[in-house]
Amino acid sequence: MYQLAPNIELLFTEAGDYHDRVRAAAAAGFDAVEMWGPTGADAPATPKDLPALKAALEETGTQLTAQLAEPRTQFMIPPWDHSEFFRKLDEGVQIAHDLGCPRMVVGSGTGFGGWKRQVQLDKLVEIYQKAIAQIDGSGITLVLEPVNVRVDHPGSLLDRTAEGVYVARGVDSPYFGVLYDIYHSAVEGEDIETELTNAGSLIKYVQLADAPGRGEPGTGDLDWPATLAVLRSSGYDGPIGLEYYPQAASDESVRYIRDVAAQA
Ligand SMILES: O=C(O)C(=O)CO
Repeated sequence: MYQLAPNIELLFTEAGDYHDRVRAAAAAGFDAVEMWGPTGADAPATPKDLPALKAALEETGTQLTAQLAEPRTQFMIPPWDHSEFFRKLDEGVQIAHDLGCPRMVVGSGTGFGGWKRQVQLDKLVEIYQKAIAQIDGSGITLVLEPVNVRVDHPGSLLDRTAEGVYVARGVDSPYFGVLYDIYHSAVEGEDIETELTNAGSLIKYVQLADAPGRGEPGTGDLDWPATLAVLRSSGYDGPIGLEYYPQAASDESVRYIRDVAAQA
């Protein structure tokens, strides 16, 4: 049985503010949620009401499993000047601590100015070794997310799971791993079993959506019982973020994947 964490940017939006989405997720029987950064999908320029969010998490006993190291622009490391990224990293860690969140999601950005791919991957290793040193002692794990470039993130550097694994091996820290997003991987045409076997214990968080379309499981082509069985046999037993754009009402959209996850 996997712990599922609805993404409150995309699910339970019917409830209103982020803190009410936490309450709605808890009322629907979830004990975990995930979110993007201190700003969110609703109003990218406006900070979330973090005290209200914290109160809702505590009142309902809900675990925040992951947050993006935002603002969202910082999920994308700029090509040249990385100082803003490192500054935001400290802010993100502070927020994660306040909200009791153990993981922060980080990305590659669009790469580093036309160098050979291998050089750019090694640059990512260097940046994240520095990031891990900077947040040493915080207890927060950074999870690096390869994202698909075919549909959602054209121009991003890191689109292959195996390259995320390469970077994680290079960073070589128990507080650094890969976020394996089943949707992004499927859109990239990857074979889940091959990727998970290669990644082993470096997968430190998982998200899902069906493909194509990025809706809830059951709206696309993926075989969910088989997919979660492969995930289970890879050894991953952590939470799974439900990061999809629901096509049905939120509480209906979760039904099928909950059934599958309960048996996985
Ligand atoms: O922005 C995206 O597509 C993500 O998957 C973030 O987690």
